[in-house]
Amino acid sequence: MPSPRRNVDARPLSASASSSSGGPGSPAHGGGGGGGGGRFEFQSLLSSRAPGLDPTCTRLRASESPVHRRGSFPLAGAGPSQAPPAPLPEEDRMDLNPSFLGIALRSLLAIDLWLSKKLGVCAGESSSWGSMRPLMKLLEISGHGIPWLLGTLYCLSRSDSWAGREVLMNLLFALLLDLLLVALIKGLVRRRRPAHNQMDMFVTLSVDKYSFPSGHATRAALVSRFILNHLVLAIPLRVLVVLWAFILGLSRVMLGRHNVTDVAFGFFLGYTQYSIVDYCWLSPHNAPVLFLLWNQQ
Ligand SMILES: CC(C)=CCC/C(C)=C/CC/C(C)=C/COP(=O)(O)O
Repeated sequence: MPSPRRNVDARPLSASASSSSGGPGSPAHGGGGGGGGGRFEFQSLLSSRAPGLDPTCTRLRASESPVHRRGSFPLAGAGPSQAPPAPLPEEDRMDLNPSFLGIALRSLLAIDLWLSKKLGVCAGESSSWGSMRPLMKLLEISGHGIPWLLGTLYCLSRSDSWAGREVLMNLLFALLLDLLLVALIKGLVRRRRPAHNQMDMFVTLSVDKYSFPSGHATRAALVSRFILNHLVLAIPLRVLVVLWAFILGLSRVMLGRHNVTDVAFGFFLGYTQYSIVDYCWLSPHNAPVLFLLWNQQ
């Protein structure tokens, strides 16, 4: 038999609880006197914690978790003198019952951190491949925004053909778009750089304290796709361009600057950015002002 106190608690909260002869909320329906009492208490506590919550949904969600199913047994068997255990807050219940996507993401993150730490062999001078660090830093400069911007501006100023100017103008647009998008995403995501990274990078922006996505990786993918599409190059040079992009991305993880996912997403973003640039291709037809302005200089 449920204790009188429990009946008093349950009655105003569940209409079915008022039925004393086998209704859905009655002790008999709950699978025995103690069980029914436990169920009443469970319902009443849930309802009182979240008044706007549909008790049916809450009960279903709670019962999906084996932890909660197990948790309800002591309550069902508890004697009248035992106080029922306090229910977990809603957020904790969610944690105990994570979705498949949640588990997959956490696993991916764990693999990412583990792999990035393993690959960070040039993170410091005393690291296992520490002697390669100067070479990695040279690669870092080859993918930095400043040389690419200054180089493009210089070539633009020296270009004497309309076709060359058009390509360079679009490369400039691509580089600026890349800086903007990377800064925006870094500022939104705010993922810290790996703990083993030494912050000794050549000229950075304030958002570059964050690591997702890798700006070098986006630039590498964007620029290499741009070059492959707009420069006529012999096959060995084309292979070299792709290799440069790949090694630059890898060097970010080896230097300890980034986790693998920062670089992988960076490649994806850079590749996509090229598609945007190609779609919005600037030409004397659709942006005459830009080209005339440049010509006057
Ligand atoms: C026009 C303008 C705002 C130029 C800024 C160029 C600049 C300082 C770019 C920063 C490049 C950089 C250090 C990116 C960080 O790359 P991660 O691969 O470490 O994300």
